[in-house]
Amino acid sequence: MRYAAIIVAAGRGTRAGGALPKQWQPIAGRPVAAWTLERFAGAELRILVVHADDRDRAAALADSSDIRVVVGGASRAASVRAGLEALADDAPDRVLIHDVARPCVTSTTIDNVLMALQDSPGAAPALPVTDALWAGRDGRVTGLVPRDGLFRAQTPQGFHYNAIRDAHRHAPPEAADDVAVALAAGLSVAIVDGSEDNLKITGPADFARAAAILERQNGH
Ligand SMILES: Nc1ccn([C@@H]2O[C@H](COP(=O)(O)OP(=O)(O)OP(=O)(O)O)[C@@H](O)[C@H]2O)c(=O)n1
Ligand SMILES: C[C@](O)(CO)[C@H](O)COP(=O)(O)O
Repeated sequence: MRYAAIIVAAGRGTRAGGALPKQWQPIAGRPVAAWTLERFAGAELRILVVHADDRDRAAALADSSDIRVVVGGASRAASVRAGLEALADDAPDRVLIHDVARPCVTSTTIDNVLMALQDSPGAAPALPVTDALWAGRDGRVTGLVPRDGLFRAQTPQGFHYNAIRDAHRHAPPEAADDVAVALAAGLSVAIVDGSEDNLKITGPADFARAAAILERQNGH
């Protein structure tokens, strides 16, 4: 089954800070984006979606003929759509859409998504919420929120390519993830096991967390 990977990397990493957007900052000796790209080396084609200002940085990482650099958009959804349209002329059967900011994703998670796509038009990894949930305002708890049936979504979010391409063509630009786009188009999405290692580098403290996970995963 042919699958392509779209790695969305056109964000500016505002919450993470630093001299460069987070995806270009080094962890465990390499740029974040290099680690993430490597995790999807099993894909037939990898589309790296970047900000126009980062094309040169991305080209330096595109050291293989199966990596294509595409310019993204002003929202994550717009960047995903740019990646999907880049695949339209030679459509894959399946597509996995992944945040560049999640460099610690494992082959187990990727394989779980691919396997679930044998029986579902969509599949994505998630973790059940295990902490109590509160509502709060001005530093005070204002209520309790039931956690039953709630999950913390991760990526890669995988789909039958034609279905998600069509869904994104009609999606609102503010969709937080691709599962939201899929559900809006009436697609069924299976939940597969996520991993606490599959963190998204969001704030400054996440770089060290991700580096420690990568070093453990690589036996250092
Ligand atoms: N216009 C955008 C915005 C986000 N992303 C990507 O979507 C993923 C998840 O977004 P987030 O973690 O919020 O990254 P940033 O938008 O860069 O972070 P911030 O909100 O702190 O600026 C990231 O891999 C990011 O590069 C993208 O490709 N295009
Ligand atoms: C796509 C995502 O990683 C799933 O948890 C998340 O929605 C990205 O959120 P962000 O605010 O764009 O980082």
